[in-house]
Amino acid sequence: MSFLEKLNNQILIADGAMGTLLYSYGTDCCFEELNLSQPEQIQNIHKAYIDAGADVIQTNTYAGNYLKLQRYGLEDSVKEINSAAVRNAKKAAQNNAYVLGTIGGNRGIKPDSISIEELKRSFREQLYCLLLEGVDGLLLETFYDLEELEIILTIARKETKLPIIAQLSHQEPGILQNQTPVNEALKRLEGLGADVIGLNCRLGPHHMLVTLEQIELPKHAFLSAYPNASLPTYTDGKFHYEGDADYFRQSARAFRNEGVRLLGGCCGTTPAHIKAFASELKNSVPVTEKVVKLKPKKVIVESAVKREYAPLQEVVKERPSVIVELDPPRKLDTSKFFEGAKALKEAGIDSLTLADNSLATVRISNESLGYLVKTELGLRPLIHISCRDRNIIGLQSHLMGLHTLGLNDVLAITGDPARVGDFPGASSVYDVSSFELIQMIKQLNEGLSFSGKDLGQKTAFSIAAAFNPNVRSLEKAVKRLEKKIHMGADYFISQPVFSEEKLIEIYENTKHLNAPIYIGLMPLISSKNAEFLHNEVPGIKIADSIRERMASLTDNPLQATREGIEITKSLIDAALDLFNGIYLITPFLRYELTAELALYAGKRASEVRGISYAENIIY
Ligand SMILES: Cc1cc2nc3c(=O)[nH]c(=O)nc-3n(C[C@H](O)[C@H](O)[C@H](O)COP(=O)(O)OP(=O)(O)OC[C@H]3O[C@@H](n4cnc5c(N)ncnc54)[C@H](O)[C@@H]3O)c2cc1C
Ligand code: MET
Ligand SMILES: [Zn+2]
Repeated sequence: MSFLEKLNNQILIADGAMGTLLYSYGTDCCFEELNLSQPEQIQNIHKAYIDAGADVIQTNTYAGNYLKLQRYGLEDSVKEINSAAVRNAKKAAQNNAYVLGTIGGNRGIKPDSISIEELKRSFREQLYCLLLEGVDGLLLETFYDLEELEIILTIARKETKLPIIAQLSHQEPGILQNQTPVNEALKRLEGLGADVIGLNCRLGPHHMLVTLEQIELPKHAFLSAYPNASLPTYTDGKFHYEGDADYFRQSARAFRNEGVRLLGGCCGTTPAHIKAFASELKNSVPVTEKVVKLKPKKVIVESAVKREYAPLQEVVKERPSVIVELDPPRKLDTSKFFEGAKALKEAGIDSLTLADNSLATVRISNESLGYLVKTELGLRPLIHISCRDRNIIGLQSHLMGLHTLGLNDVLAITGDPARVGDFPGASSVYDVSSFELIQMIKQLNEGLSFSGKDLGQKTAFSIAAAFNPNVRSLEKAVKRLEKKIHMGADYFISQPVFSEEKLIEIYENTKHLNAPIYIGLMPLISSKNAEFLHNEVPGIKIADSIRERMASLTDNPLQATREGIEITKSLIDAALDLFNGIYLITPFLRYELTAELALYAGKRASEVRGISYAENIIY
């Protein structure tokens, strides 16, 4: 009887993990390569599952595509590995078990990191190898990204009439990473011609059953489930799973009641788990009716933390606005920093921006100082967030913390790499770049984590992004701005600009953008300072005429600083003709310079735009 005919009449028991079993034996190499070098070991594992009661086994080919094999330099061995895997499984099955050719998903939490073309190419290659060697069906498993599974299922359905089992993985009961309800996703797979649809990996029986309770019985397909043994634990440098087999035995009937007809195990399961399933359900009759539990409606409420200030993108669209960067100190004494913040508040700035260990140099956390600036001075802090020091978990937890503290104004940046800073051996995390960080914050504003988890409440972040106009191709830089807007950036803050020509060039190239720009301006304090910035700091270029003006005052430091102020004032004049936003960068905690410039900018704004200066002082 064919595999599907069997499933039509009875529940079939599938096998359990191959990878975690090999790992638990201490195998530390490419598991798929063992099909070639250790065929007996692989055959013995298959046999152990058949002896435990499995009617269906899968080839040891979960990661047998070139995208994954290239980690081991085995990208040219796809054919040998997959063919050997089928031979091993068939030899172990001896026609007593169906053999499914397994193909695993590639995309994880960052779906775009592998292009669709690559996915298709790698899938086709593995698919043809498995089909050529002769399998009883295909098992497409562990797909976190629905789009990926839909694409390859469509290809597989065109290429073969063999049974296809299409299985998704999910982190949250009932819902996929991209927020598609699992019920709807499975219907889409059924619509694309999958014969068996279901779930595997990531969750154990408890959470998988919570999802299955929400799944209708498919009309033209059968349901499958391959739960993990448990969540993994990490001890003595190794992962292991603790779920015991008796727990599986107890959950077997619940899987049957939810309409599952193909029941196996994923990570952490062993022949003992499969034996437990088989002892309860082998040859049993599947259910043909079930009552679906309606999913409780998701309630995401607006932010419970109210915004105290209008978002800066709205402020700067309405009127001239000055924000000032005052970096957190490198040492523990904060008195000068707070003196500066106070002076800048008195100068009427709209926000104090606090860098996140800029130039990868350790400073006091900008979150702590930002909170004190807000609560003790009543000044709006703008917190820079770089992707260098925190992984995806750290970034989200940091953002949730900022939300809790009511720090809603953030600048999302990739960040200077660790090697430029004072701990060059430290790792630069970069789990995400500024683009994905912007997307992550936007998603939090919808009440969802980066993986789609419901947070029960929306954050209210206003998202700034960085603009570096000091590059060879301004056109390319503007393309990045367009992409940042597409990801969710509300406005931009630029690197410092040191010439009027550059200001005009920026204006001409960005006037089509639907997001305001704060133009960066930084007073030079000496010729040395100008030369250092020009020659040594990435992204900063200073016009020759300005460097010459500063160089002519090398012997007169006070006059040089005044000259720096005058240069910046004329740049403020030029900038205000074209832009509403001015972003002043304080050099060396010399806040008296940026306070003077902020006052000047406010005065010029009132002269040029007829807006009274008092209106600019909003606190
Ligand atoms: C307003 C502002 C504030 C900043 N604050 C901080 C801070 O607090 N902490 C910190 O560590 N760094 C900070 N930086 C520095 C910033 O992280 C780096 O300068 C970064 O390379 C540019 O901004 P981003 O991080 O958003 O880069 P992205 O736009 O995300 O660029 C990422 C990568 O692409 C490269 N790239 C960017 N534009 C181009 C282009 N046109 N052509 C080719 N390659 C390009 C970059 O060099 C970088 O490697 C700040 C920069 C600005 C403008
Ligand atoms: N079926 C695969 C194995 O047992 C695992 C898929 S989920 C990582 O190795
Ligand atoms: Zn798994």
